Amino acid sequence: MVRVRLEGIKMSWEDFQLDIPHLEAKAGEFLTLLGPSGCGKTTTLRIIVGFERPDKGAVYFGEKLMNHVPPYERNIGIVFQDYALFPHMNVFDNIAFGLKVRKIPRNEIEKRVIWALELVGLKGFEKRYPEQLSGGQQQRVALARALVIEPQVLLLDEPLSNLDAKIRERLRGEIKRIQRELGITTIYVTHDQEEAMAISDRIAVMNIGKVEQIGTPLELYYNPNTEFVAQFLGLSNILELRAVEGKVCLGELCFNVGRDGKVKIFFRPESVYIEEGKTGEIVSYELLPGRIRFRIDIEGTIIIAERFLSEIPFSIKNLPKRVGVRVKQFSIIG
Ligand SMILES: Nc1ncnc2c1ncn2[C@@H]1O[C@H](COP(=O)(O)OP(=O)(O)OP(=O)(O)O)[C@@H](O)[C@H]1O
Repeated sequence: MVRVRLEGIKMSWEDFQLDIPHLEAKAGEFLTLLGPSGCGKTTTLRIIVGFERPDKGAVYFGEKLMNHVPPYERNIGIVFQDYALFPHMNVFDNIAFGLKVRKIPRNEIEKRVIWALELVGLKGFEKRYPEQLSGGQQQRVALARALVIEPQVLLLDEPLSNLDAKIRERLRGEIKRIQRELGITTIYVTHDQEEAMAISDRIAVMNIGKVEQIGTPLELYYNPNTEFVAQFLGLSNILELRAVEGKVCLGELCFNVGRDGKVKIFFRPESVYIEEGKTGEIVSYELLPGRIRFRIDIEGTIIIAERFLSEIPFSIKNLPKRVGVRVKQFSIIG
């Protein structure tokens, strides 16, 4: 297990600057780089691999400076979005490739390939060719190939993007299980917030070449530092209000903020509770599987509330025009 650390990284092209003063994946940690297309996730991975040389800054594995270590000597397992298997080689040879290059003895190769195949649930598939495998199976082979060299770091760049939703969910669970089992330091790139929340120990949210916030999925979800992080991780309510004597109110809906002046109150739709009362007017609602999402107008501001159907004190067929609104968990942005 090794800690991966980036210090003072700067890299720029004509229309893009990557600027990461400090970022680290702790030893054995599953760290995800999450952000929209073009924010610099892949570039960051490429710097860690050594495919890209930053204009400034350093990459460390543990205490070892890696800047001048070539990619093939960094002992990294990589899985890409497009599997990148060798089409003319069967599954065994695809997985064995990295070991052959390293001149590992034949019987040792066989042992390790079988171990890797079992790890990814593909024992018995040794003789198949990539074209005889589903996308999900091909990605399992790619994962086995990355792990068979016993890398000190595992990097995955959008590995599930080409797969359909059901397989994506299953495979992400397996990636997590394998990562835990091996305790390997893992850096995962995705633009899918649900995937990031499900799989990561910590998430670094990136935006336009910078890390906006890093934290556990729950820290980021309920205590975002910026509006961007709030919105990127899911539906958000953000109210800009003026606090007087430590309190801000939107109509009857009040928050104790312990300071005065302008504040940005943030809360998730599921932190909003609906009860009998007159706080706001239901403008519209939407049925989701097992849940209901309301848009409620309070003094001209729309609040989104989401509850399980069993939690609201009235029947859907007989919704009142006005309801009481309470917010159980909120934070202040900025
Ligand atoms: N070799 C290069 N030359 C010039 N610009 C580049 C190069 N590589 C990347 N970029 C630019 O750097 C920016 C970040 O790209 P990067 O691939 O790291 O983003 P990303 O967050 O991984 O996006 P995506 O999710 O779309 O892959 C983009 O604006 C891209 O056009």
